[in-house]
Amino acid sequence: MFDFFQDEEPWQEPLASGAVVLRRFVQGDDHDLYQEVNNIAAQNPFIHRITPGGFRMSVAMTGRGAAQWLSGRDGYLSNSESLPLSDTLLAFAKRAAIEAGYPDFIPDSCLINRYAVDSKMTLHQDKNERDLRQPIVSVSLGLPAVFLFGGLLRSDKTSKVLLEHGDVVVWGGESRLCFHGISPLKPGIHPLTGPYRFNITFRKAL
Ligand SMILES: O=C(O)CCC(=O)C(=O)O
Ligand SMILES: [Fe+2]
Repeated sequence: MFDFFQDEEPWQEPLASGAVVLRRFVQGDDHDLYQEVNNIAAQNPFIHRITPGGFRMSVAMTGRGAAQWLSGRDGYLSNSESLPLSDTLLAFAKRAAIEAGYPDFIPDSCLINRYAVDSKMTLHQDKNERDLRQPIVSVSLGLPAVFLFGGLLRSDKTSKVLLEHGDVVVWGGESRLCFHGISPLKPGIHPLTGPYRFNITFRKAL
């Protein structure tokens, strides 16, 4: 099969205290991860959530595991199934967390975002998880996107980080509640994912 990365070795870029970008951490396993996304979506199709303010989100979402249930409480996602994470996903997330300095991370869920052209995610904090000592492990597949990573206040200045296929961002510790978001996706076609960017966030939600 075509190897998108050729001989590019992974490397790390520190982002903030407790936060790091693991560049190209996904290597030949990108097809497997993408297959996992498709498996989850086959069971639990992508939907566009409606925000509390009544707006339809441009990003389409699905997921698996306990966070499914958490999101289900506010009526956005079905909680008809909450299958555990597959061994492939669990092993990947743990390996990324270890690489980033979080050896005790055991996620119980993943949320998957699908970005089409112009889809974006406004600045927000991930704070629905019960144990905020656990990091977020966030995987990018497909088209590139600009990730905004700020501070503990919405008004704090943000860094702009281009996330490309195979990059993983891990944030925890002092950065766990930092505001973050995604700028509108530029058009393109990726060899694996076509006109989309997929993002998988692994979380310990319960
Ligand atoms: O798409 C991304 O890289 C970030 C997604 C995100 O922040 C979230 O799902 O909470
Ligand atoms: Fe987030």
